[in-house]
Amino acid sequence: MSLENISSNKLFGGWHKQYTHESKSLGCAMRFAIYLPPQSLEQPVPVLYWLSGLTCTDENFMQKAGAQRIASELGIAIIAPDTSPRGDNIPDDPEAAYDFGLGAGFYVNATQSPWSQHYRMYDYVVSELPDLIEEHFPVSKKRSISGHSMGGHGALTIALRNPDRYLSVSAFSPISNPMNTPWGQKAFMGYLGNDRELWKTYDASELIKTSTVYVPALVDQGSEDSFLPEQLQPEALRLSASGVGYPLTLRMQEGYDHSYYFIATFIEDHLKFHAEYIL
Ligand SMILES: N[C@@H](CCC(=O)N[C@@H](CSC=O)C(=O)NCC(=O)O)C(=O)O
Repeated sequence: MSLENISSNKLFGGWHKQYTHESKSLGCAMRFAIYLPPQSLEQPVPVLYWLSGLTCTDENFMQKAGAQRIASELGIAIIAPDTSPRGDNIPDDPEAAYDFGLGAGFYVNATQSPWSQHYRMYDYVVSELPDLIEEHFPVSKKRSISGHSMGGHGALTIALRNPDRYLSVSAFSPISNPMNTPWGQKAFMGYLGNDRELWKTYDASELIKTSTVYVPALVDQGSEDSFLPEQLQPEALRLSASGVGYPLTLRMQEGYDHSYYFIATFIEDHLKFHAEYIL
């Protein structure tokens, strides 16, 4: 698989780079960003995959979260993919709404027409992207995964479904119980149809109930997040986790909202949490 480098910037002794490539899973050209810490010049380093939220590209996290300083200290690479397939031939929400279609792939494999041809972000993140990263960059197979909001939902569900592939998982303000909240219901109905058993396979609060192999999990939620009451439902996740004794640390952070200011405040905690498992 070939990659085209489209940007390169040195920071904290390492490198932020953007690449494009043709994705087999998604049937379109995709862009991702990578931060390679200075340690990667000497030896393969572990990787944190970051999944962003609605409306984001590979750039939001890399430009706003301030993760590179601590990733450089710890020696962890970070990969930030886009949040959906992109391009003129990719279908979008008929009303161009921000919560479905372009920028809103929800990290599922769509089963419904016309979405199923390209909207296969689950396969892209779980298999195609790690294969590409591990073929082309000085990284080890030690992987963790994190994300925000829609990407927090993606990180949790992907780790819960693939406990053999990830050593730890964390999330900021995740959509914790998407099948019972409006963003999730719209996305699941559109991408997956009305099969609620299939919905459960992409819902962290459902998946956690039946998990048997545990990936350590950290979740941060801001108490002043405007999406908290209607869209996020962290209590459903907490209840499901406590029901099976799942190792979940869920922290309510007083006064914080849904933005990247919140993520920037606690990203160091998350990187150090992952470092305990991948270093
Ligand atoms: N109405 C807003 C909604 C978009 C938004 O808030 N997106 C969040 C993620 S929300 C859940 O997945 C985000 O990360 N935005 C990008 C950023 O850099 O802050 C809108 O249309 O903006």
